[in-house]
Amino acid sequence: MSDQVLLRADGAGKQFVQAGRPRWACRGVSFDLHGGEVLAVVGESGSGKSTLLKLLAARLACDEGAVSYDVRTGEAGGGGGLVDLARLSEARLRWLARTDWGFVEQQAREGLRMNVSGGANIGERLMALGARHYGRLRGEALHWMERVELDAGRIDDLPGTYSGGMQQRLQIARNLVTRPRLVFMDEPTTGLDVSVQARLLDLLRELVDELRLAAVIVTHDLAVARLLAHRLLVMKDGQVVEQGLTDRVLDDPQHPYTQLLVSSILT
Ligand SMILES: Nc1ncnc2c1ncn2[C@@H]1O[C@H](COP(=O)(O)OP(=O)(O)OP(=O)(O)O)[C@@H](O)[C@H]1O
Repeated sequence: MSDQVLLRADGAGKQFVQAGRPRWACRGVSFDLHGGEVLAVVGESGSGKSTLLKLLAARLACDEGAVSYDVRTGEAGGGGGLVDLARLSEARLRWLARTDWGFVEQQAREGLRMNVSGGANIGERLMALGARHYGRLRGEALHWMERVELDAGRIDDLPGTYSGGMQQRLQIARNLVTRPRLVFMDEPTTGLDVSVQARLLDLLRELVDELRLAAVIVTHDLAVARLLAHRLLVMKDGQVVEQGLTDRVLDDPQHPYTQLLVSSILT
C-alpha cells in the first residue's frame, strides 16, 4: 500500500425522490483510499452501498460533499493531485473510466458487450486508446485470457456461450487490460456457485496483490470482505456507522449494528 491518497470521499451524499419526497440514499461518507488499498463496503440491502459506489466512480454526482481522485500527471489533461470529480468534464471522466479505473458489475452481462467475441471484449479498451495493430490486440487478449484462467481456445466465442464464472473472469480481464490503478466492484461473486465463487475470490486476491490494485468492493458477504479487504466501511440507512481495519472491525466490532452483522454470520 502506498502513502499517496488515490481517492477521497469528503462528506459525500446522494438523495433520490421517493414517494414524492427527497430521501438520502447515502450521506456524510468520508474516507481516504490509498494506492494499492482494498476497501470493502458492507451493510444490509438498501443501506446505500451501490449508490456510494456510483458516487465514487462518478456514475452519479454528489448532492452534498465531494469525491476527489488523484488524476495522473498528463492524463485526462490533468496536472496531478486530488481533483474534485465534479470539476472534471464528461470527456475527462470517460477517459478515467476507460483507462485508470475499472468497474466490475455484479451481472457480468452488464459489463460485457455480448455481441462481440471474448477477445474483442478484452481489446475494446485498448482500441478506445488508439491501439489498432491486430496482432498486438490479439496478443493482449490471449495474455489476459490466460491471466484470468480462461481457455484461450474460446477467444473467438461470444460471451453468451461462456458460463457465469467465465463471464465474470472475462469482465475482469476486460477491465484490467489498461492496467487501471483503481477498480470498483459491485458484488463481484454474488450469484455464482460456491466453488466458482471461491476460485474467483482467489483470483481476485492474486490480481489485486500482483498488480497493486486499489479497489472498492461492495459486498453483503463478510467472508469476501475478510479475504480481500484491508479496510471495511459498514453502512446502515445510508450512513457509515463504523470503519477500520478489516480484522479489527470483524474481530472487535464496536457499533451495535456491526456486532449484529458479525454475529449473524457466526450463528
Ligand atoms: N435511482 C434511484 N431512484 C430512487 N431511489 C433509489 C435509486 N437508487 C437507489 N435508490 C434508493 O436508495 C437507497 C439505497 O439503495 P442502494 O441500492 O444504494 O442500496 P444497497 O445497499 O446497494 O442495496 P442492495 O444491497 O440491495 O443493492 C434505497 O432506499 C433505494 O431504494
